[in-house]
Amino acid sequence: MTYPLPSPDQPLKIGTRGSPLALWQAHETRRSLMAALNLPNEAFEIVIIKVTGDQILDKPLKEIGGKGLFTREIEEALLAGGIDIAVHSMKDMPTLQPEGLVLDCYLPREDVRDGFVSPQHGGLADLPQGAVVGSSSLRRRAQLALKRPDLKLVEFRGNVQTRMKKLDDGVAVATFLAMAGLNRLGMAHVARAAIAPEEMLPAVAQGAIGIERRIADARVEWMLSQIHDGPTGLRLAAERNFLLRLDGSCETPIAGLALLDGETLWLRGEILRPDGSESITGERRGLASDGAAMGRDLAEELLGRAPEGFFSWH
Ligand SMILES: NCc1[nH]cc(CCC(=O)O)c1CC(=O)O
Repeated sequence: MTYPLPSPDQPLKIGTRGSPLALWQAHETRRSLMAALNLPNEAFEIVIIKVTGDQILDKPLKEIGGKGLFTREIEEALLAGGIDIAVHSMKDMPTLQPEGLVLDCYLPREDVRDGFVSPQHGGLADLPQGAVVGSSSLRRRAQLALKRPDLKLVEFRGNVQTRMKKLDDGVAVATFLAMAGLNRLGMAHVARAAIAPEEMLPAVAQGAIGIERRIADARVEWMLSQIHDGPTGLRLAAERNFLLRLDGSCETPIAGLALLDGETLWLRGEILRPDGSESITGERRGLASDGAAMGRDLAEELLGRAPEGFFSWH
């Protein structure tokens, strides 16, 4: 079966948010498809879609509420045919997609670690007692509170530039940003240190870009199969099934990371009380092809070990 390829007359429409990082990811997807299918730039069109999460910047995400604040409008455009594929940061993606859509194509994963960003301090251990740290990620806030109960946490939202401005203005002395985003934007220098997963386990799917499509679109399915990164797929299957079984999202204090060593997959997971007063961790090792079952199994173990009331987000 051969499919008609996109062309300057009939370009493939790539839907994305308008943030600098989202645009970089959409362009990277275009570059991958151009190389894999030997097509010119003009065979693709990048379509920017406004999403709720980008329009409300003065509230913590958990107050705006609802899942898919960064994805709903994009998925609606995909279902309606206004775009042909949608590019996402997998870390922000709900574990389940709407009826009719599939999200199983991933580009090679970037650095999974969190970066420590501070004008004055070299690392977490250098922060003085009671220092003010900015983060709006429930996971990072809980992990920090567990490690350093003395720190004062303040909400910090917005893109890299607005967060750096807040540090300059003295709203906080340090913050955390995914190394993946900083690397992609050529801003790795703002991170004073990359934090080892042993010290701060990253969010599920951190550093991975996913490309969503309509389930019935066999042509796009074939095109995406030409750029899919298998190892990233195996790792995300384990991590996202862990998150799914915990009924978690990017707005729950859950961390998870799978690493591959040949055929062996090593999955680590962590669930925390939102206030950081307690953390439960566990791990699994097994065949890479069993990642989804390992993710579910690890989630069940941690659920079984969690005391009553641990999951206050439920
Ligand atoms: N929730 C926001 C978000 N979604 C993806 C990234 C970074 C890039 C990635 O992890 O792929 C970020 C910013 C951050 O956490 O610093």
